[in-house]
Amino acid sequence: MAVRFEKKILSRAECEAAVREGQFPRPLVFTNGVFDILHRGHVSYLDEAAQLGASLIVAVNTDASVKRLGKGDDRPINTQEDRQALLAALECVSAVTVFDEDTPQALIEALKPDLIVKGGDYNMETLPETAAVRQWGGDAVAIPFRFNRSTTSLLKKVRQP
Ligand SMILES: Nc1ncnc2c1ncn2[C@@H]1O[C@H](COP(=O)(O)OP(=O)(O)OP(=O)(O)O)[C@@H](O)[C@H]1O
Ligand SMILES: O=P(O)(O)O[C@@H]1O[C@H]([C@H](O)CO)[C@@H](O)[C@H](O)[C@@H]1O
Repeated sequence: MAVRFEKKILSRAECEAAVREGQFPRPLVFTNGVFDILHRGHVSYLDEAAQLGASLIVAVNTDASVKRLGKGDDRPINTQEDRQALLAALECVSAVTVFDEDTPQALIEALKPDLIVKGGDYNMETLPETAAVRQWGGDAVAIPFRFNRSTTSLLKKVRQP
């Protein structure tokens, strides 16, 4: 018996090929992040993001990429494989993949999503990927927080003596 959501986890090459072959109904929504310890803020914004289109692809930073982000020497807590699995298990997520760069720009240019989404902690106008997606007529949206959660605050709570 297979774990059904595992088939949603695609390598970058598999994901790019699947999009090229039209396997994901459009409008295609794309989001990205570290998603180190999944929380209610993450899953809420992901479900809202999915409702903005017909498919939702989530790209997570590789462990090496996270290390360069400066979120903390001990980060990520969860490996890229585990972070991908938690996201793939979400009903609203169509596919999960990874990117190793500092930003998802190259992956976004390869997938050409119709909409890129972040949570409300971002101002999309400041992101280079916003200009990129608009070049092919797409758009960029930040979804306001419904729940004030963060991986960092959860880790702080767990580590309290
Ligand atoms: N409370 C929240 N509500 C909605 N979206 C969120 C929330 N926190 C983060 N996001 C979004 O989730 C995605 C992943 O962000 P990230 O993994 O940095 O979460 P985080 O909890 O802020 O983690 P960290 O504390 O390590 O920075 C991003 O698109 C971010 O905008
Ligand atoms: O989980 P985070 O910190 O929201 O993820 C980062 O998002 C950045 C954002 O998309 C602006 O480009 C991205 O550059 C970075 O690689 C992380 O995914």
